[in-house]
Amino acid sequence: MEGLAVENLVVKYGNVTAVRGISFDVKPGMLTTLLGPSGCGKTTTLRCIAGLEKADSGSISYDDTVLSGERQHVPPNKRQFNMVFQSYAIWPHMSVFDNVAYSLRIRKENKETTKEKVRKALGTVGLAQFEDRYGTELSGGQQQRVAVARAIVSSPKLLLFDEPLSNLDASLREQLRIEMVAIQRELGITAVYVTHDQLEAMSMSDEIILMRDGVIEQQGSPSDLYKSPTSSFAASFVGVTNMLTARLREVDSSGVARLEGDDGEVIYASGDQLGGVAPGTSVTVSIRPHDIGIDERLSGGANHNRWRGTVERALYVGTHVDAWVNVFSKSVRITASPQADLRPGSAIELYADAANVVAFVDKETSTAEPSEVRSALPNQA
Ligand SMILES: Nc1ncnc2c1ncn2[C@@H]1O[C@H](COP(=O)(O)OP(=O)(O)OP(=O)(O)O)[C@@H](O)[C@H]1O
Repeated sequence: MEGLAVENLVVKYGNVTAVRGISFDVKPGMLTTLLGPSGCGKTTTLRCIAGLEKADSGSISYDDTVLSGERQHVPPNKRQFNMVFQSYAIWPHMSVFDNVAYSLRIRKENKETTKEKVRKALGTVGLAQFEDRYGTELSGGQQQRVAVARAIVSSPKLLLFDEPLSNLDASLREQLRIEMVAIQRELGITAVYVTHDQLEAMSMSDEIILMRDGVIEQQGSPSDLYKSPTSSFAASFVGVTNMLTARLREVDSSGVARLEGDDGEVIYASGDQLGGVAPGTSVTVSIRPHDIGIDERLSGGANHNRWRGTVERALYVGTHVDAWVNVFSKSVRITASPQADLRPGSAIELYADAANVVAFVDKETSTAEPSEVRSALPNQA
């Protein structure tokens, strides 16, 4: 297989098992993100790929060559992988040029080729004018660009990013997010990116591997994870959602599931994840706030769900209004247009197509409190 293959990777630190037998592939030219909360094993996995950490079992291969295996451990400097760290890790006493040229000089690349490659890498990250500056004379964003130039200058097989934007302020983070993806796409470099920031993962990745407690919770494209979460953890980690509990009544021949909520209300949902699930089974329902319409004419589609409710509160945030509506004794979050008239206490009708209402049998359903709407409550927003 071309690209990176991680198989049954297990990593233990004393009696802590940080990674519990995960497997995944990274196809050539793709940017794959390991996403998850603190302590879920992302960095440990990345460090194993880099060769900085030894696995207890499992294997890591690139283009069918085993790099880490039962009797094999190719050292980091022999893997042709480069890493960009959160801390930039550039040498302050060296010029930008020397920082980027370092690995080429170690490899005894000739002077002219070194100059050409360093200048090209600095041009790619937008620092062509900065080659004589020292590390201490650069902003955080510029230092991270140097780190990226240093990582790409030797044309590695794989680029590894360990939370590279975490130390930057929000606007710089957004700018560098765009730049890094553009560089990765332009060079066609295969990349593995670690972050706990779902927005970063969603906007940058071809593929997201969502991790939790050392295992893979769900894997797929950003839109797969957003539109079709398979657990309440995935639904709430990637984006804002309304989650409620219900029971399956039936899935009709067109694939629409009829559910009964905790207050006896009927909810129509997509039956995509309910094949083979017995009627009466407890399911979790996830509905994104922007998939709930308040104007029947504008909401289009089938509008299987029509619920009457009362506006509890509305927060104007410029681009839209975040509002909470009491429906069947639950507080449901919606996203409405800034023009919407959503005075607290006013009656309102909500519409949602079954196709946008995701239902799944959740690992955590048994621990969920009845009539609970999680994740979208204002104090958690
Ligand atoms: N050197 C170590 N010694 C002991 N335990 C460790 C070590 N490194 C990591 N761990 C533990 O392994 C688990 C996974 O850690 P890891 O750093 O891979 O998680 P992470 O998802 O990258 O978290 P973060 O986003 O906070 O960096 C955690 O429980 C952590 O405490």
